[in-house]
Formats: sequence, C-alpha cells, structure tokens
Amino acid sequence: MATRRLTFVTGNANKLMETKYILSQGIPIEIDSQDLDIPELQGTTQEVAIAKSRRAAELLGRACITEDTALCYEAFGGLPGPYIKHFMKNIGHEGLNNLLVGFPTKDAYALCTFAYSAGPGAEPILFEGRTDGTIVPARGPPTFGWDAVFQPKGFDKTYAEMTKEDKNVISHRYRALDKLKAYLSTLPT
Ligand SMILES: O=c1nc[nH]c2c1ncn2[C@H]1C[C@H](O)[C@@H](COP(=O)(O)OP(=O)(O)OP(=O)(O)O)O1
Ligand SMILES: [Mg+2]
Repeated sequence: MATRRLTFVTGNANKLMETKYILSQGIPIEIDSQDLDIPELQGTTQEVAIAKSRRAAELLGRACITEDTALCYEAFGGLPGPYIKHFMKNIGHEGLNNLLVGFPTKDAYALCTFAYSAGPGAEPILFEGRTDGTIVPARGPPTFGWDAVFQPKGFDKTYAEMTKEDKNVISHRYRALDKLKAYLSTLPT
C-alpha cells in the first residue's frame, strides 16, 4: 500500500505527537505539520471545527486535517467545551476543579473532533471521538493540557498517569482517529 502524506494544521506539539503515534499503528501514512494562526470561532464543537478546517485549507492551499479538543462538564451542559484552552490557561488544574465545588457531579467527557478538508472550498468532514470521565485533583506530570485532572471512567489513573500506550487506545483522540483512518483508507492515495 502506498504511503499517504497529509498535513496536520496544529500548533500543539503534544497533539501532533499522539496523532502520529496513533496513526502509525494503523495505516501507512506520513504526517507533517503546519502551525498556522487560525482564529477559532465561538459555537458548537462542530461549528468551531468546520470553521477551522475551512480556513486551514484556504491558507494551506491543499488537503489537510485539523483537530479541536473540548472538555465538557456534565454539570455545565457541556461547557467549557471548545473553550477549555482559555480556562486551562487562566485558571489551571486547580481552577478546573474549583469550578465544580458545590455541583453534584464531577463527570466530564473529552471530545475530539478531527476535520478533513480535501482542499480550499471543500466541505470539511468531521470525525468525533468521546471518552467519558471525571474531573479530579491533579495527579501525574503536568505535561499535556488538562491530562492530570481527567480520570477516564473505569480507570484509577488520570490521563497524565497513564502510559502513552494506555492513553492512546482509549482516548478521545484515538476514537476520533479510528474513524478518520477508516475514511482515509477509502480515498485514493
Ligand atoms: O488529550 C489531551 N489531554 C489534555 N489536554 C489536551 C488534550 N488535547 C488537547 N488538550 C488541551 C490543549 C488546549 O489547551 C485545549 C484544546 O484546545 P485546541 O484549540 O483544540 O488546541 P490547541 O490550540 O492547543 O492546538 P491547535 O493549534 O490544534 O488548535 O485542550
Ligand atoms: Mg487551537
């Protein structure tokens, strides 16, 4: 099978690393990356993902993938959702816990939305992956975003405490990439 090449438009080195790792397990594909400054709109996770994909393909001038990660609190009807980056930056792990003081449920889900664009003007195609979990006081290395405060359901470790092999077979990103992989394998290389 010929190796497919695809550009991942992202400024996040950890996302890129996990994505390369997960995709390398399935299909012959080479991912390069471009860090383009793309404004992220407000809206649903799908609206945010579609707008980013469209703009990335326009700027790049060819096919690409983009990815948006949301962290959705059940107690807040899915917020912070796609705005988690700003919450994380401004209030940190402790703040992400403190938000939930007084709320009956600490349940949250991580939602990954990959978007594939065949090129400028093409309609983006979305691939979503969701992992359910709970928000807990930080445990594990603070290397990647909110990994230390998210404990997936059925595990006694946070994402940050898990090995990459373990996180990358149950994560929101893995589940979305599983669908993207299946789609890519239907396209000509
Ligand atoms: O598996 C993850 N485990 C923990 N934290 C994570 C994960 N995946 C994304 N994150 C963080 C990064 C950022 O604070 C926010 C998503 O924001 P998001 O706009 O999608 O990412 P970004 O701006 O860093 O990179 P990009 O250039 O691809 O938009 O959640
Ligand atoms: Mg971003």
